[in-house]
Amino acid sequence: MCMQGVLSLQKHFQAHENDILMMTPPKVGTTWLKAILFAIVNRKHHLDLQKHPLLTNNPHILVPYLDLHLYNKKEVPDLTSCPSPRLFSTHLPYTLLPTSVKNSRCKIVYLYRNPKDTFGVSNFGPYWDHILSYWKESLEKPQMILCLRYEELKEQPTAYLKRIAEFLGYPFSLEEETQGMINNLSRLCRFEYLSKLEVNKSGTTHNIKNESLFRRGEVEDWVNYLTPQMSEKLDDIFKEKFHGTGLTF
Ligand SMILES: Nc1ncnc2c1ncn2[C@@H]1O[C@H](COP(=O)(O)OS(=O)(=O)O)[C@@H](OP(=O)(O)O)[C@H]1O
Repeated sequence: MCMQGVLSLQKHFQAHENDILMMTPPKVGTTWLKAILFAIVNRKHHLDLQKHPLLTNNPHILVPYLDLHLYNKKEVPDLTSCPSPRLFSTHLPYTLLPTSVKNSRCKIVYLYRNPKDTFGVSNFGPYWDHILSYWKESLEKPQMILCLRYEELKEQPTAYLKRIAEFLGYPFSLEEETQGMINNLSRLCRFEYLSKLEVNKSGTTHNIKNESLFRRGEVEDWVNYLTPQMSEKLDDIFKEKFHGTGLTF
């Protein structure tokens, strides 16, 4: 984690009441959630899905990271001209968020995933502390923080799109529902669709190859990488860390 960027963010970022923030540990489906939130919030501006910005822009361009990429520079970014509602993303744990976010009424969507499918070195602290920091806050402030699990989203994308839209204060109307809008947006954001677009197969975003953001997008792909012993050891650690919290994977 770049502490300079984090400190600068904490000092300068002023949350707006209608900001929408999405928080994720790395590799849990950030790219997917960015696509979903952008599609939900901006749907009235992009009714023609053949011309949707997701067809020509990687989701990380449409929903910028707050911390590293904006605040790492010497100058503090000017966010005043960002269209409203502002959509931002960060990998920071709750404890490191700017006070202006914690004190505001802006909505936070948090996504997590079976740790065995994200197994790797993270710059954002231990995985369990990250999840627990948001999980605990979401229990206290359910109207402000919505915690979602990648596996649930994958199983019922349309139902979750509807739920996310309601949580954000952008519910789908009956008319939109009957016209198949939720299904259409859900399909637009699917791994199978986004990963085949030229914009996501080539090029880089923030020095990361776009194609690496779309690896396999499957639940329990860890079985192809971890031995049963490794898996059991991790299960034991997670049982201990999440004991009594109600969190399961
Ligand atoms: N649309 C969509 N639907 C479902 N899953 C998706 C989607 N887009 C990306 N992915 C999968 O998300 C994993 C990458 O995680 P992140 O996007 O959080 O990576 S990053 O932190 O932004 O680098 C990575 O998971 P794995 O393939 O299991 O490694 C991606 O394949």
